[in-house]
Parts: sequence; structure tokens; C-alpha cells
Amino acid sequence: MDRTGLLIILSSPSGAGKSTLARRLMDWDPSLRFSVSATTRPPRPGEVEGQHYYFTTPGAFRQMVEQGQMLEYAEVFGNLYGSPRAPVEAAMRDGRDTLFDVDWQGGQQIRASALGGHVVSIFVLPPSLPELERRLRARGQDSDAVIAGRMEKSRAEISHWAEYDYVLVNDDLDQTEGQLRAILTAERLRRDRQGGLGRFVKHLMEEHA
Ligand SMILES: Nc1ncnc2c1ncn2[C@@H]1O[C@H](COP(=O)(O)OP(=O)(O)OP(=O)(O)O)[C@@H](O)[C@H]1O
Ligand SMILES: Nc1nc2c(ncn2[C@@H]2O[C@H](COP(=O)(O)O)[C@@H](O)[C@H]2O)c(=O)[nH]1
Repeated sequence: MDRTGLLIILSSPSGAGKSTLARRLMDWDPSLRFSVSATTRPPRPGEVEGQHYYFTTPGAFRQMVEQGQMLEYAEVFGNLYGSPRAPVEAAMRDGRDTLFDVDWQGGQQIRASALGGHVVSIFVLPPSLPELERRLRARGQDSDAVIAGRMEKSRAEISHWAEYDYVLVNDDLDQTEGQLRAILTAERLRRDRQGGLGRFVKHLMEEHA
């Protein structure tokens, strides 16, 4: 069956659990492709070039934008982040689904992009703002000042929740992962219904005519 890869957007305030959920989803379905973003943010301990991010300079980032190499990009918490376009287009051609971990600005730009694929957007909420702060601290990778800045911006990010197809409260991790699996399964069936399934049904009927 011909199919175009889904574009699956995950957004949330920083620390609600997007990266954790994305990792779990990819362990569940290794055919999913994670869109590795470029960023001007310095690497955190343990972050691997090309796996977590492509770490770059503001100048090189701007050059990529000017050359049309970014599907979307935005300034988030004072750094630039963007999704390289070419790997997404290749995955779509191969019928592979792509998972994006982007903020609300990236979500809006991917929905508006001319890629024309089936876009599924999911917003992840924390169970409470104190729990969000606890998670940022427990991650143990950002300074107090960075955590304070991210908490300050959390309300602005959350204010975009209604732009998303699905909104999940990430309280129990296993439960949220189960909800994501269910969304992905259902959205793949919807995509297939709109895609090559019509030809398959025609073939099925002709075979037994
Ligand atoms: N349901 C959950 N219950 C408890 N802890 C969680 C849950 N989900 C994620 N965490 C923990 O919260 C911390 C932040 O999670 P994670 O890094 O996945 O957030 P994020 O949304 O990707 O953040 P950022 O936007 O900054 O990249 C991690 O230490 C993770 O293990
Ligand atoms: N618009 C985009 N936002 C992105 C992209 N990659 C990550 N992000 C968002 O940035 C914040 C901070 O990430 P962190 O790794 O520094 O904690 C987070 O909300 C991400 O979703 C991107 O390519 N475009």
C-alpha cells in the first residue's frame, strides 16, 4: 500500500516529559524516526551530537535558515532550535513516520508547512506546576537560573494547548505511553484510509468478482 509518513508533533512546557515519552515510543516502534533538531544551546552532559541534537553556532544556524534547510525554527529560552527539512522529506517519501519534539512555534510552523503530510499534534501537560518544577530539578541538568526561566515561560507554552489534536496529562508515565501508542495506532489507520486503502478494496472486490 502506498503511504506517506505521518508528522507527529509533541509539545509541552519544558520538563513535562516529551523526550522521555519520545524515547519510549521509539523503543516500542523502531520504525519511527525522531527528527533530530539543530540548536545553538550548548550540550548537556551526556548529550550526543547527531543523536540528541546537532549543536551549532548562531551563524551556521542562520545560514541553514537562509538556505531553506529548516522545516521550522524558533527562538526558545534564548537559544535557536530548528528541524532540518531534508530528513523529514526523505522519511515521508519512504512512508516512515517522523516524531518532532518542538515548542508551540514549531508546532504551528509544521502544521502550516507545505509538506502536505498527515500531521498529528499532541500536547503534554504536567499534573501540576510544582510537579513540573520538581521534574526539571530531578533531571539535574540545568542551573537554578535556567529552571526559573523555564518555569516562568511554562504558562505561555501551556496557553497554546487548544491548538493541538490531543492533550495528555503526563502523570503516570506508563499510562501516558499507552495513550500515545493508541493515538499512533489510530492515526495510522486514518492515514491508510485516506491513502492507498481505496485501491486495496477495489482489488479485493475485483479478485472475487
Ligand atoms: N510521568 C512522569 N513521572 C515522573 N517523572 C517523569 C515523568 N515523565 C518524565 N519524567 C521525568 O521528568 C524529567 C523531565 O523529562 P523530559 O526531559 O522528558 O522532559 P521534556 O519535556 O523533554 O523537557 P525539555 O522540553 O526541557 O526537553 C526527566 O527526569 C524524566 O525522567
Ligand atoms: N521550535 C522548535 N523547538 C524545539 C526544537 N527542538 C527542541 N525544541 C524545544 O525547545 C525546548 C527546550 O529544549 P531543551 O532540549 O533545551 O530542553 C523544548 O520545549 C523543545 O520542545 C526545534 O527543532 N524547534
